Amino acid sequence: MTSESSAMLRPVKLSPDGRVLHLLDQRSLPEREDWLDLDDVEAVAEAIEKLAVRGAPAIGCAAALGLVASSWRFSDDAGMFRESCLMAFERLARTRPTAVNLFHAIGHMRGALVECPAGLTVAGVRGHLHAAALRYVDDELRACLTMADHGAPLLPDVGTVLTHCNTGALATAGWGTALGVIRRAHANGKKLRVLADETRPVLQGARLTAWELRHDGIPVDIIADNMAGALMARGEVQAAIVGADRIARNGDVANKIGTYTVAVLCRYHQIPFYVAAPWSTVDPATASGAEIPIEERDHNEVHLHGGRRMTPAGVGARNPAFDVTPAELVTAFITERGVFRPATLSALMDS
Ligand SMILES: CSC[C@H]1O[C@H](OP(=O)(O)O)[C@H](O)[C@@H]1O
Repeated sequence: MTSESSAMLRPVKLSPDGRVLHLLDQRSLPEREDWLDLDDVEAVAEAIEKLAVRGAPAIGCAAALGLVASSWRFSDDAGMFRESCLMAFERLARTRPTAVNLFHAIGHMRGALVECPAGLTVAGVRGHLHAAALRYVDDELRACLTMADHGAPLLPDVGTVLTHCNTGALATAGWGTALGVIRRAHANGKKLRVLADETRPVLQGARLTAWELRHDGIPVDIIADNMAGALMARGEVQAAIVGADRIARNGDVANKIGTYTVAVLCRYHQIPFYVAAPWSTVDPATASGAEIPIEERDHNEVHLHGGRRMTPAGVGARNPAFDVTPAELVTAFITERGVFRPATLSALMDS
């Protein structure tokens, strides 16, 4: 880790000339900090599919910046250049189905392409796309910093906060969503410990959240995903805060598998359950959680642990990467536009 804390880490970056996308390869963490330098849409798509970059806002940023880096390989003929951009959008849209941020980012870039002033050279169009991608990433970072200000007062002055998966700088343009709220609360002097669900099968909590919090000097204990209920029953959890990959019109939330379990346990134990997400995760076009596509990932993510098969040959596995938490189980949504009860958030989507 460079001298700066992980809070200000930017896991998805574009070279100043726009020709190379730099991705911190999250598959190597916490043992190694390996960076990928990508300049081809297929390589960017595969990095998203293989979770080299992951986290709803981060994959949106990777798609936007990756389009710019890839575009230097496209034709200098204006018509063919635009066609290549559209094909790149289609390829990136096929990477992962659940996080709406990916499609929000692609829509932003498609809009920039359409709004390009007529008569621009390919270099001019590419420059327009470059500026649009940088604006997108900066807006996402600003959203994380602003939602942290809104959310921090909700956390206890002293206590333990449970979180699930990784929602930090690694999952975003920087700072984080749910973990960003925890960061701001800690910086404001709250005496918090974090309980981080390891989050099987990819271990985003054990590998990534722990890595970020250790670098920030925020106390963290890793727990297996099946321990949360017992610790809540002992009164050892004062709040839970998670991220989101898509928030439907009625306030249902798609997030990492296991989030629904945490939400039900919180309701049973009367523990506040917060969802922190930028507005780019809100999806009015999806009516409810039942319509959110849930990614089913490679079953070997369940069979293998550290590259070693843990299960007998010949047995099957299921691997839904996300689940849906009904809006009624959410205490409040924390966004850059403010803190909202589920019903209020839905009404805002109608406005
Ligand atoms: C800041 S939201 C991150 C969100 O994305 C994660 O999923 P994945 O690691 O598979 O991309 C998880 O759902 C997090 O809550």
